[in-house]
This record gives sequence, structure tokens and C-alpha cells, in this order.
Amino acid sequence: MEAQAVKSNLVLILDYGSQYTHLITRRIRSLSVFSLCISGTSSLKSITDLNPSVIILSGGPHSVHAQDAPCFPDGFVEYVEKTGIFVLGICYGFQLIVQKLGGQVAIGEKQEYGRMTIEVVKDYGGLFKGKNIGDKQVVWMSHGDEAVKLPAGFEVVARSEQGGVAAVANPGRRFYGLQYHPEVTHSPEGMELLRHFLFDICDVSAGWKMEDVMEEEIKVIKGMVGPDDHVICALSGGVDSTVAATLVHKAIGDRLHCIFVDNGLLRYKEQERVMGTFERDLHLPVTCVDASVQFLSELKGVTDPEKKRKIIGKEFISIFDAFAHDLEKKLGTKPSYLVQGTLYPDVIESCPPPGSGRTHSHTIKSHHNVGGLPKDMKLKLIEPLKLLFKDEVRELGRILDVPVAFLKRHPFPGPGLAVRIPGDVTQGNALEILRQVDEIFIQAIKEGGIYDEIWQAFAVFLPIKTTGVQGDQRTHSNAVALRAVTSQDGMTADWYYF
Ligand SMILES: Nc1ncnc2c1ncn2[C@@H]1O[C@H](COP(=O)(O)OP(=O)(O)OP(=O)(O)O)[C@@H](O)[C@H]1O
Repeated sequence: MEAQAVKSNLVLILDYGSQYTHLITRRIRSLSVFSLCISGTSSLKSITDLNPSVIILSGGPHSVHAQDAPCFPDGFVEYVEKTGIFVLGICYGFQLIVQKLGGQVAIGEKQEYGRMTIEVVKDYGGLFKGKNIGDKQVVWMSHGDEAVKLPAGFEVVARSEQGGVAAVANPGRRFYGLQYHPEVTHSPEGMELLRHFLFDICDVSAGWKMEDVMEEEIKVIKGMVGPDDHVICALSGGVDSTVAATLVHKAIGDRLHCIFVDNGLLRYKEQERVMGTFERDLHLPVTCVDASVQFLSELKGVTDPEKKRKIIGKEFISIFDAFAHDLEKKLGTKPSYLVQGTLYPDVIESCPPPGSGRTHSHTIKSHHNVGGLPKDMKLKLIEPLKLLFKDEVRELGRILDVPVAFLKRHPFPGPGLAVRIPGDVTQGNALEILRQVDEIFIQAIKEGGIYDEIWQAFAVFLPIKTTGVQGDQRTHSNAVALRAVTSQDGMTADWYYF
């Protein structure tokens, strides 16, 4: 699919700070429609430049009556009406539409939170296509304010059990509104509604595919990197940097130069395993630097966790620095670009919690990825994954023939086993014991067929000693804790129940 075709089907989300905003973007992409999310207070120009077909105004923690309530820019309503853009407001976004188009929003008497039942009351505008008047469904509500008077031309198409307005439509002006959240799984029929809205009402076509993303990114990289330019990338053995490097390699071949550092804090046989994948399966040009002695001698005797991280960061920088200078000598020219595996959640703009005093919480994770290559190299960034979510990166990896087992690996922190050994990492044989325990634990989970159900499983070398029996002897030795958690996106986690 041509980039133009994707752009002409863009669903743009204006973010007003709801914790579910990213979910709307993901739900729409899961319908093979390209969706982007920008701040709800973006300028009109940044909205018109994107040329969206549909705009969704997200929910948010604010009241439309608050003095600093975020809102779309002046001229927004005129722009969408003139261009024929469809607009859907969700929760706060819906209340914004009501207030700005001449209706009235009041502090709700009903204040609906959690699971609610709504009923279709009118067949108008097609939001509830396939449903009959009187049909009920469970939805997720979370609002204090409520619409008490609708702007002219709007009709209520669904009401909550308590009589509150749950959904409205104004097909003539192409404005729609939902007081509930269709994007959360607690609204079981929410996806069906979004599907109807996009395909039946807005006539958007589904055609956004990861294959197209790959082709498009390769074109962009080829256009950006000149024929004599060289590019460097630090590979951790994790999914993000590996997929990013594989994509760039496909675009520019061996003008990409990767480095993988064995810092002495890696898992059992990690160096052999990841280098095998890089070289054998992906044919990536990778230099493996064994710097374990350097890292461990700097870490000797250090117990403070923050100090350990700083030392590890500094050592990484000095190794990357030496790598860049060696390359410069070898190539006769400085590398010009750096590949980073930055993902979309790192760059999305969103509103901060109310009362935080900030307009946006947006800061591109500056610590993200390497961030420590020599400043005098003035490297320009290549971030080919910056519009993708983690599961989309995995899909892209599959298309790029990154082995599936590799893509499904549990995440492993950059500072490695140093964060799993509280205290001095060089104490006795702590690293060796931890490597073995971790390997036995992970193998057992794999043999039990539950590795993919667990988001992350790991062992921690505890700084306490306990009494045990080995053979016929009593022992007094360190204990190791085992932990396994489940998570959707790494933002929150729960115990895994074995
Ligand atoms: N052992 C290593 N050798 C070379 N580079 C590394 C190493 N460990 C980390 N890095 C670099 O630092 C970045 C950040 O590491 P971190 O473990 O936080 O990764 P991440 O953001 O989860 O991404 P990834 O999935 O690529 O590991 C990596 O993407 C990689 O560029």
C-alpha cells in the first residue's frame, strides 16, 4: 500500500489524558487501520498537516468546567465540518463536543463508575448497527460530569440504566459521542461499535499491514542515509534493538555496524546464544566485545544500587566510544547515524495527571537506549520503530525472519544480573550461582509449556544466609528467590500463579 493511501485513512486520536488513550490507538490498529495519537491541545496546523479521515477525542481526568480544561484548538469545528471529517468523542471528548457545540454539561448527579448496562433507545446514525431498540449491553463508565442538554441536531441513541446519556449521534454534521469507553475489554461489545463506526459510518478502508510498514521504513532509511554514510547500533540481545538493526540492515546492508558487549553480567551462555542468532539467523555484522573483566573490576566492592548503575552506564559509554573510534580509523570516516529501538509509547504525548502543573507529560525517554555515545560524533538518530507498539515490533520481527523464540524472550534489563544481586555483584560466586539457578528455572518453565504465559521470570540472589541440608551436612548459605510475573505491556504486573 502506498504511504498516501495509509495517510488518507488516518484515524487521529486527540489525547486529553485518559489512561485508556493508547488503547484506542491499539484497538484501531488491530482493525488494520493506521492510527496516531497526539496531544488534545495540538495546534490546528499539526492536525490539518496529518490530513486525518477520522478524529477521536479521548477521555480524560478533567471537567470541561475547569479553568484550564484542555480543548481542541480554535477553528477545529469549522475545519472538520468543511473537510467532512468524522468526529467521535469518548467520555471527556464527548463532553467537550457537547459544550463547544452549544449544549450543556453539568456536574453529574449520577456519577457513573465501573460496569453499567446501557440500552439502545433510537435507531439513528448507525452506531448500534445490528441492534434493536431495547437491546442492552454492558459497558465501562468512568465519569463525574454528564451531558444535560444536547446541541441542536444531536439525538440520544443509548441511555444508561440510570437514565444518563450514553451515546449520541449527529450524522448530518458527522459528530458522534459516547459517554462510556468502547476501547476497554470491560465494554465487551466496544470493538464491534468501533468497527461499525470506522467501516460503516466513516467508510474507512482497512489496509494497514506490517509488510507495508516495513517497506515504508526501508524506503525512508534508504532516502535518509547517504551512499557513503555508516551507521552504528548497540545490540542488547533484546527484541527492540534486534528488530531495529535487522530492518536497517535490510535497507543499507553492511554499512551498518553493530556492537554487542559482554559485560560479565549476562545470563548463562547468553553471549553464545545471541551471537548465534545475530550471525547465523540474521546475518548481522556484529562485533562482540568481551568487557567482563573491565566491568567487574569497576564493580568490585560496590553495594549501592544507583552507583552500580552509574558505573555500568559509564563503562558502556567508554566501550561504545572505543568502538566508534576504531570504526572511524578503519573506514576513514566517522559513522553518521545511530540506530535506536525507541517505541511509540516512549514518544506519545499525553496529558499529565491533573494538578501536576505541566501541560504535557511528554518527554522522549532521553535515557532510552544507548544515549551515551560520544557527543563529538554528533550522530543523527534512526528510530525505525518509533511509531510501533511492542506487539507490532514482534510482528515486524516475524516478517523480518527474526526467530520466533527470540522474539518471545522475556525482557532482560540492560544492567543485567547486577540488578538481581543486591549488594556487591563480585561477592563469592554469586554471579555463577545466579546464572545456574536462572537457567534451571527458565528451562523448567519452558519444559512445563508455560514460558509464553509469563511476561518475565527470574531469580534473585538474596543477601541473606539460611540453614539447609546438603548431603548429610547442615549448611549455612545464601538463598535465591524465584519470581514470575504476568503483564500486558510491562506497565503493571501481577503474580504468575504456578
Ligand atoms: N550488552 C549490551 N551490548 C550492547 N548494547 C546494549 C547492551 N545492553 C543494552 N544495550 C543497549 O542499550 C539499550 C537499552 O537497553 P535496555 O535493556 O534498557 O533495552 P530495551 O529498551 O528493553 O531494548 P532492547 O529490547 O533492545 O533490549 C539497548 O536497546 C541497546 O541499544
